[in-house]
Amino acid sequence: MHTEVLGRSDDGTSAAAETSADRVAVGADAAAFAGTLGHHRARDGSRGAPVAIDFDRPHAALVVGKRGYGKSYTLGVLVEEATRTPGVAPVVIDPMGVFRGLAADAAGDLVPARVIDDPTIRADAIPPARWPALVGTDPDRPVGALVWHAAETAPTLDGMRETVADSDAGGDVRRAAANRLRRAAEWNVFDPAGPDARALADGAATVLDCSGLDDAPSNAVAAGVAAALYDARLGRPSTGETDTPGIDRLPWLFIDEAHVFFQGVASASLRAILTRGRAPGVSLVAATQRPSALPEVAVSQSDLRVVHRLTAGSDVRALAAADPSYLDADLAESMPTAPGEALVVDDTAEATRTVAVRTRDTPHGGSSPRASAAARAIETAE
Ligand SMILES: Nc1ncnc2c1ncn2[C@@H]1O[C@H](COP(=O)(O)OP(=O)(O)OP(=O)(O)O)[C@@H](O)[C@H]1O
Repeated sequence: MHTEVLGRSDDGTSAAAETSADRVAVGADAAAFAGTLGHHRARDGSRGAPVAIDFDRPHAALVVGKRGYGKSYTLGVLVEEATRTPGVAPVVIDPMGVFRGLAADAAGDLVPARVIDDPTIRADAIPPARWPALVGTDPDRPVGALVWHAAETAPTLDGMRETVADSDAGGDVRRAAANRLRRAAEWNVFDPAGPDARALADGAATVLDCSGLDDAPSNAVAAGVAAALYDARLGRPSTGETDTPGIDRLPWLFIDEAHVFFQGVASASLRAILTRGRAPGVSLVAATQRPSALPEVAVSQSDLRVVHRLTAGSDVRALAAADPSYLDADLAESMPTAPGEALVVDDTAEATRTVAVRTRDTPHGGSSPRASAAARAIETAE
Protein backbone atom coordinates (compact mmCIF):
# COMPACT_ATOMS: atom_id res chain seq x y z
CA MET A 1 0.00 0.00 0.00
CA HIS A 2 1.34 3.46 -0.90
CA THR A 3 2.56 5.44 2.10
CA GLU A 4 1.60 9.09 2.13
CA VAL A 5 4.36 11.31 3.52
CA LEU A 6 2.96 14.40 5.25
CA GLY A 7 5.12 17.52 5.26
CA ARG A 8 6.41 16.74 1.78
CA SER A 9 4.90 17.82 -1.51
CA ASP A 10 4.27 15.48 -4.46
CA ASP A 11 7.62 16.21 -6.09
CA GLY A 12 9.38 15.20 -2.91
CA THR A 13 10.21 18.73 -1.81
CA SER A 14 8.76 20.67 1.08
CA ALA A 15 7.94 24.31 1.67
CA ALA A 16 10.98 24.58 3.93
CA ALA A 17 14.15 26.36 2.85
CA GLU A 18 17.04 24.50 1.23
CA THR A 19 19.42 22.93 3.73
CA SER A 20 22.29 20.50 3.79
CA ALA A 21 19.64 17.76 4.21
CA ASP A 22 19.13 18.07 0.46
CA ARG A 23 22.61 16.77 -0.10
CA VAL A 24 21.98 13.80 2.20
CA ALA A 25 18.82 12.91 0.32
CA VAL A 26 20.40 12.95 -3.12
CA GLY A 27 20.35 9.47 -4.58
CA ALA A 28 19.01 8.00 -1.37
CA ASP A 29 15.70 6.29 -0.80
CA ALA A 30 13.32 9.06 0.20
CA ALA A 31 11.42 6.59 2.42
CA ALA A 32 14.47 6.42 4.69
CA PHE A 33 13.85 10.05 5.56
CA ALA A 34 10.19 9.61 6.51
CA GLY A 35 8.82 8.12 9.74
CA THR A 36 5.60 6.15 10.07
CA LEU A 37 3.01 7.98 12.15
CA GLY A 38 0.14 5.54 11.68
CA HIS A 39 -2.66 4.84 9.23
CA HIS A 40 -5.38 6.82 7.56
CA ARG A 41 -8.64 6.42 9.38
CA ALA A 42 -11.74 6.50 7.21
CA ARG A 43 -15.06 7.99 8.36
CA ASP A 44 -16.42 4.49 9.01
CA GLY A 45 -13.43 3.79 11.27
CA SER A 46 -11.70 1.43 8.82
CA ARG A 47 -7.94 1.46 8.49
CA GLY A 48 -6.47 2.95 5.31
CA ALA A 49 -2.99 3.46 3.87
CA PRO A 50 0.05 4.15 6.06
CA VAL A 51 0.85 7.78 6.84
CA ALA A 52 4.40 8.99 7.42
CA ILE A 53 5.97 12.28 8.46
CA ASP A 54 8.79 13.90 6.52
CA PHE A 55 12.12 14.03 8.37
CA ASP A 56 14.15 15.01 5.32
CA ARG A 57 13.58 18.75 5.67
CA PRO A 58 13.33 20.85 8.81
CA HIS A 59 9.82 21.40 10.16
CA ALA A 60 8.04 23.23 12.94
CA ALA A 61 5.37 20.92 14.30
CA LEU A 62 2.75 21.07 17.01
CA VAL A 63 1.16 18.13 18.81
CA VAL A 64 -1.90 19.15 20.82
CA GLY A 65 -4.73 17.46 22.65
CA LYS A 66 -6.42 17.41 26.02
CA ARG A 67 -5.13 15.12 28.74
CA GLY A 68 -5.34 11.44 28.03
CA TYR A 69 -5.91 11.62 24.27
CA GLY A 70 -2.40 10.68 23.19
CA LYS A 71 -0.33 13.84 22.91
CA SER A 72 2.77 12.51 24.76
CA TYR A 73 2.29 9.09 23.22
CA THR A 74 2.35 10.59 19.71
CA LEU A 75 5.39 12.70 20.60
CA GLY A 76 7.10 9.42 21.58
CA VAL A 77 6.16 7.84 18.24
CA LEU A 78 7.68 10.82 16.43
CA VAL A 79 10.88 10.59 18.50
CA GLU A 80 11.17 6.86 17.71
CA GLU A 81 10.85 7.61 14.00
CA ALA A 82 13.26 10.56 14.12
CA THR A 83 15.79 8.36 15.93
CA ARG A 84 15.58 5.77 13.16
CA THR A 85 16.14 8.41 10.48
CA PRO A 86 19.72 8.82 9.28
CA GLY A 87 21.11 12.34 9.52
CA VAL A 88 18.78 13.43 12.34
CA ALA A 89 19.69 14.28 15.97
CA PRO A 90 16.60 14.05 18.23
CA VAL A 91 16.71 15.79 21.62
CA VAL A 92 13.74 15.54 23.99
CA ILE A 93 12.96 18.01 26.77
CA ASP A 94 10.97 15.78 29.12
CA PRO A 95 9.41 17.80 31.97
CA MET A 96 7.36 14.87 33.33
CA GLY A 97 9.87 12.03 32.95
CA VAL A 98 7.54 10.13 30.59
CA PHE A 99 10.04 9.58 27.75
CA ARG A 100 12.51 7.44 29.69
CA GLY A 101 11.09 4.36 27.98
CA LEU A 102 12.70 5.48 24.72
CA ALA A 103 15.98 4.07 26.04
CA ALA A 104 14.39 0.64 26.72
CA ASP A 105 14.45 -2.23 24.22
CA ALA A 106 12.32 -1.52 21.16
CA ALA A 107 10.01 -3.73 19.16
CA GLY A 108 11.25 -3.81 15.58
CA ASP A 109 14.21 -1.63 14.62
CA LEU A 110 16.59 -0.36 17.24
CA VAL A 111 15.81 3.05 18.80
CA PRO A 112 19.21 4.16 20.11
CA ALA A 113 18.50 6.57 22.96
CA ARG A 114 19.98 7.69 26.27
CA VAL A 115 18.42 9.43 29.24
CA ILE A 116 20.26 12.23 31.00
CA ASP A 117 18.98 12.39 34.57
CA ASP A 118 20.68 15.60 35.60
CA PRO A 119 20.75 17.84 32.53
CA THR A 120 23.09 20.83 32.68
CA ILE A 121 23.79 23.94 30.63
CA ARG A 122 26.42 26.65 30.59
CA ALA A 123 25.43 29.78 32.53
CA ASP A 124 26.39 31.93 29.55
CA ALA A 125 23.90 30.07 27.34
CA ILE A 126 21.31 32.34 29.00
CA PRO A 127 21.62 35.87 27.58
CA PRO A 128 22.51 38.37 30.39
CA ALA A 129 19.27 40.33 29.84
CA ARG A 130 17.23 37.23 30.75
CA TRP A 131 19.08 36.35 33.93
CA PRO A 132 17.00 38.70 36.16
CA ALA A 133 13.72 37.05 35.02
CA LEU A 134 15.27 33.60 35.37
CA VAL A 135 16.02 34.20 39.05
CA GLY A 136 12.68 35.94 39.63
CA THR A 137 13.71 39.57 39.80
CA ASP A 138 12.93 42.67 37.75
CA PRO A 139 15.71 43.89 35.43
CA ASP A 140 14.59 47.48 36.10
CA ARG A 141 15.19 47.16 39.87
CA PRO A 142 18.66 47.42 41.44
CA VAL A 143 18.81 43.70 42.34
CA GLY A 144 17.89 42.65 38.78
CA ALA A 145 20.33 45.18 37.32
CA LEU A 146 23.14 43.73 39.43
CA VAL A 147 22.29 40.16 38.35
CA TRP A 148 22.25 41.33 34.72
CA HIS A 149 25.63 43.06 35.16
CA ALA A 150 27.09 39.90 36.76
CA ALA A 151 25.90 37.79 33.79
CA GLU A 152 27.48 40.28 31.39
CA THR A 153 30.73 40.18 33.29
CA ALA A 154 31.27 36.47 34.00
CA PRO A 155 30.63 33.36 31.90
CA THR A 156 30.06 30.99 34.84
CA LEU A 157 27.65 31.08 37.78
CA ASP A 158 30.59 30.99 40.22
CA GLY A 159 32.05 33.98 38.41
CA MET A 160 28.71 35.80 38.56
CA ARG A 161 28.50 35.19 42.30
CA GLU A 162 32.01 36.58 42.73
CA THR A 163 31.09 39.63 40.67
CA VAL A 164 28.11 40.25 42.94
CA ALA A 165 30.16 39.73 46.10
CA ASP A 166 32.81 42.20 44.87
CA SER A 167 30.35 44.82 43.63
CA ASP A 168 30.05 48.17 45.30
CA ALA A 169 26.23 48.03 45.29
CA GLY A 170 24.47 48.68 48.59
CA GLY A 171 24.54 45.85 51.15
CA ASP A 172 20.83 44.98 50.78
CA VAL A 173 21.00 44.87 46.99
CA ARG A 174 24.19 42.78 47.08
CA ARG A 175 22.70 40.35 49.59
CA ALA A 176 19.46 39.99 47.64
CA ALA A 177 21.31 39.38 44.33
CA ALA A 178 23.66 36.92 46.07
CA ASN A 179 20.64 35.03 47.48
CA ARG A 180 19.02 34.77 44.05
CA LEU A 181 22.20 33.40 42.51
CA ARG A 182 22.76 31.02 45.43
CA ARG A 183 19.30 29.59 44.82
CA ALA A 184 20.09 29.28 41.10
CA ALA A 185 23.25 27.36 42.02
CA GLU A 186 21.10 24.99 44.10
CA TRP A 187 19.22 24.00 40.93
CA ASN A 188 22.42 22.16 39.93
CA VAL A 189 21.85 22.83 36.23
CA PHE A 190 24.75 25.19 35.54
CA ASP A 191 27.98 23.58 34.47
CA PRO A 192 30.72 25.30 32.44
CA ALA A 193 31.17 22.02 30.51
CA GLY A 194 27.66 21.44 29.25
CA PRO A 195 25.87 20.81 26.99
CA ASP A 196 28.05 19.84 24.08
CA ALA A 197 26.04 20.07 20.85
CA ARG A 198 28.34 17.50 19.23
CA ALA A 199 27.56 14.95 21.96
CA LEU A 200 23.84 15.63 21.54
CA ALA A 201 24.12 15.09 17.79
CA ASP A 202 25.90 11.73 17.71
CA GLY A 203 22.90 9.94 16.17
CA ALA A 204 21.24 8.54 19.31
CA ALA A 205 18.22 10.32 20.78
CA THR A 206 18.88 12.24 24.00
CA VAL A 207 16.12 12.50 26.60
CA LEU A 208 16.77 15.32 29.06
CA ASP A 209 14.73 14.30 32.09
CA CYS A 210 13.67 17.54 33.77
CA SER A 211 11.08 15.88 36.04
CA GLY A 212 13.17 16.70 39.11
CA LEU A 213 13.37 20.37 38.19
CA ASP A 214 11.01 23.29 38.74
CA ASP A 215 9.84 25.42 35.83
CA ALA A 216 12.69 27.98 36.06
CA PRO A 217 15.61 25.49 35.90
CA SER A 218 13.72 23.42 33.29
CA ASN A 219 13.43 26.58 31.21
CA ALA A 220 17.13 27.27 31.68
CA VAL A 221 17.96 23.78 30.37
CA ALA A 222 15.63 24.14 27.36
CA ALA A 223 16.99 27.60 26.53
CA GLY A 224 20.61 26.46 26.78
CA VAL A 225 20.10 23.31 24.70
CA ALA A 226 18.06 25.09 22.02
CA ALA A 227 20.71 27.80 21.71
CA ALA A 228 23.57 25.26 21.61
CA LEU A 229 21.94 23.23 18.81
CA TYR A 230 21.02 26.32 16.82
CA ASP A 231 24.50 27.84 17.13
CA ALA A 232 26.16 24.54 16.26
CA ARG A 233 24.17 24.28 13.04
CA LEU A 234 25.12 27.83 12.16
CA GLY A 235 28.71 26.74 12.79
CA ARG A 236 29.16 29.63 15.18
CA PRO A 237 30.62 29.25 18.65
CA SER A 238 28.10 29.27 21.47
CA THR A 239 28.48 32.14 23.91
CA GLY A 240 31.87 31.94 25.57
CA GLU A 241 33.26 29.20 23.33
CA THR A 242 36.20 29.86 21.08
CA ASP A 243 35.99 27.03 18.55
CA THR A 244 33.13 26.37 16.14
CA PRO A 245 31.46 23.11 17.11
CA GLY A 246 29.51 22.58 13.89
CA ILE A 247 27.29 19.50 13.64
CA ASP A 248 26.29 17.65 10.48
CA ARG A 249 23.08 16.00 11.68
CA LEU A 250 19.90 18.05 11.69
CA PRO A 251 18.66 18.56 15.27
CA TRP A 252 15.00 17.92 16.09
CA LEU A 253 14.05 19.37 19.45
CA PHE A 254 10.94 17.73 20.98
CA ILE A 255 9.34 19.60 23.89
CA ASP A 256 6.47 18.26 25.96
CA GLU A 257 4.35 20.66 28.07
CA ALA A 258 5.60 23.35 25.67
CA HIS A 259 3.43 26.10 27.21
CA VAL A 260 5.71 26.03 30.28
CA PHE A 261 8.70 26.85 28.06
CA PHE A 262 7.01 29.42 25.81
CA GLN A 263 5.99 31.27 28.98
CA GLY A 264 9.47 31.16 30.50
CA VAL A 265 13.04 32.14 29.80
CA ALA A 266 13.31 29.47 27.04
CA SER A 267 10.74 31.31 24.95
CA ALA A 268 13.19 33.47 22.97
CA SER A 269 15.36 30.46 21.97
CA LEU A 270 12.29 28.47 20.90
CA ARG A 271 10.89 31.40 18.92
CA ALA A 272 14.28 31.72 17.17
CA ILE A 273 14.01 28.10 16.03
CA LEU A 274 10.40 28.59 14.92
CA THR A 275 11.08 31.70 12.89
CA ARG A 276 14.69 31.21 11.76
CA GLY A 277 15.41 27.50 12.32
CA ARG A 278 14.68 26.22 8.83
CA ALA A 279 17.71 27.79 7.13
CA PRO A 280 20.25 26.19 9.51
CA GLY A 281 18.12 23.01 9.61
CA VAL A 282 16.82 23.00 13.20
CA SER A 283 13.34 21.57 13.80
CA LEU A 284 11.01 21.97 16.75
CA VAL A 285 8.12 19.72 17.77
CA ALA A 286 6.14 21.33 20.58
CA ALA A 287 3.43 19.39 22.44
CA THR A 288 0.86 20.91 24.75
CA GLN A 289 -2.63 20.33 26.09
CA ARG A 290 -3.15 24.12 26.06
CA PRO A 291 -2.53 25.60 22.61
CA SER A 292 -4.23 28.79 23.84
CA ALA A 293 -1.28 29.25 26.23
CA LEU A 294 1.24 29.26 23.36
CA PRO A 295 2.26 32.51 21.67
CA GLU A 296 0.49 33.06 18.37
CA VAL A 297 3.79 32.55 16.51
CA ALA A 298 4.02 28.95 17.73
CA VAL A 299 0.78 28.12 15.95
CA SER A 300 1.25 30.35 12.89
CA GLN A 301 4.82 29.14 12.21
CA SER A 302 4.00 25.44 12.48
CA ASP A 303 3.76 23.63 9.14
CA LEU A 304 2.52 20.35 10.64
CA ARG A 305 -0.15 20.25 13.34
CA VAL A 306 -1.12 16.95 14.91
CA VAL A 307 -4.42 17.64 16.65
CA HIS A 308 -5.76 15.13 19.18
CA ARG A 309 -9.08 15.77 20.84
CA LEU A 310 -9.49 19.29 22.21
CA THR A 311 -12.71 20.57 23.74
CA ALA A 312 -11.91 23.88 25.46
CA GLY A 313 -13.21 26.69 23.24
CA SER A 314 -10.11 28.84 23.77
CA ASP A 315 -7.80 26.00 22.67
CA VAL A 316 -9.84 25.23 19.56
CA ARG A 317 -9.92 28.95 18.70
CA ALA A 318 -6.12 29.25 19.13
CA LEU A 319 -5.64 26.55 16.51
CA ALA A 320 -8.46 27.74 14.29
CA ALA A 321 -6.68 31.11 14.05
CA ALA A 322 -4.12 29.34 11.84
CA ASP A 323 -6.89 27.42 10.15
CA PRO A 324 -6.08 27.19 6.48
CA SER A 325 -8.68 27.44 3.75
CA TYR A 326 -8.09 23.80 2.75
CA LEU A 327 -9.53 22.62 6.06
CA ASP A 328 -12.96 22.06 4.56
CA ALA A 329 -14.97 21.54 7.73
CA ASP A 330 -15.02 23.54 10.93
CA LEU A 331 -12.10 22.51 13.14
CA ALA A 332 -14.39 21.87 16.12
CA GLU A 333 -16.51 19.53 13.99
CA SER A 334 -13.45 17.64 12.69
CA MET A 335 -12.11 16.95 16.20
CA PRO A 336 -11.00 13.37 16.73
CA THR A 337 -12.95 11.55 19.41
CA ALA A 338 -10.81 8.59 20.49
CA PRO A 339 -7.37 8.49 22.16
CA GLY A 340 -4.62 7.89 19.60
CA GLU A 341 -6.66 9.46 16.81
CA ALA A 342 -5.45 12.74 15.31
CA LEU A 343 -6.33 15.27 12.68
CA VAL A 344 -3.05 16.15 10.94
CA VAL A 345 -2.95 19.54 9.24
CA ASP A 346 -0.15 19.60 6.67
CA ASP A 347 0.61 23.06 5.31
CA THR A 348 3.15 21.77 2.77
CA ALA A 349 0.71 19.53 0.92
CA GLU A 350 -2.17 21.84 1.94
CA ALA A 351 -4.13 18.86 3.19
CA THR A 352 -5.64 17.43 6.35
CA ARG A 353 -5.76 13.76 7.23
CA THR A 354 -7.42 11.76 9.99
CA VAL A 355 -4.80 9.39 11.33
CA ALA A 356 -4.86 6.50 13.80
CA VAL A 357 -1.42 6.92 15.39
CA ARG A 358 0.53 3.65 15.52
CA THR A 359 1.42 1.94 18.79
CA ARG A 360 4.76 2.71 20.43
CA ASP A 361 7.74 0.43 19.84
CA THR A 362 9.28 1.47 23.15
CA PRO A 363 7.35 1.65 26.46
CA HIS A 364 5.26 4.78 26.99
CA GLY A 365 5.49 6.18 30.50
CA GLY A 366 2.67 8.66 30.42
CA SER A 367 -0.43 6.95 31.71
CA SER A 368 -1.73 8.18 35.05
CA PRO A 369 -1.73 5.65 37.87
CA ARG A 370 -5.22 4.14 38.31
CA ALA A 371 -6.73 2.79 41.50
CA SER A 372 -8.40 -0.02 39.52
CA ALA A 373 -5.00 -1.18 38.17
CA ALA A 374 -3.48 -0.97 41.67
CA ALA A 375 -6.37 -3.02 43.11
CA ARG A 376 -5.91 -5.67 40.41
CA ALA A 377 -2.14 -5.84 41.13
CA ILE A 378 -2.79 -6.23 44.89
CA GLU A 379 -5.38 -8.93 44.22
CA THR A 380 -2.95 -10.84 41.98
CA ALA A 381 -0.19 -10.61 44.60
CA GLU A 382 -2.44 -11.97 47.39
N1 LIG B 1 -1.68 5.76 19.36
C1 LIG B 1 -2.03 5.11 20.47
N2 LIG B 1 -2.11 3.78 20.47
C2 LIG B 1 -2.43 3.10 21.58
N3 LIG B 1 -2.70 3.69 22.77
C3 LIG B 1 -2.64 5.02 22.83
C4 LIG B 1 -2.31 5.80 21.69
N4 LIG B 1 -2.30 7.09 22.05
C5 LIG B 1 -2.65 7.12 23.36
N5 LIG B 1 -2.84 5.89 23.82
C6 LIG B 1 -3.26 5.54 25.18
O1 LIG B 1 -3.78 6.70 25.81
C7 LIG B 1 -3.05 6.97 27.01
C8 LIG B 1 -2.93 8.47 27.19
O2 LIG B 1 -2.05 9.00 26.24
P1 LIG B 1 -0.98 10.09 26.65
O3 LIG B 1 -0.25 9.70 27.88
O4 LIG B 1 -0.18 10.41 25.47
O5 LIG B 1 -1.96 11.28 26.98
P2 LIG B 1 -1.64 12.82 26.97
O6 LIG B 1 -2.67 13.40 26.10
O7 LIG B 1 -0.23 13.10 26.68
O8 LIG B 1 -1.97 13.15 28.45
P3 LIG B 1 -1.07 13.99 29.45
O9 LIG B 1 -1.37 15.39 29.09
O10 LIG B 1 -1.60 13.53 30.77
O11 LIG B 1 0.37 13.60 29.24
C9 LIG B 1 -1.72 6.27 26.83
O12 LIG B 1 -1.17 5.88 28.07
C10 LIG B 1 -2.10 5.05 26.00
O13 LIG B 1 -2.55 4.02 26.85
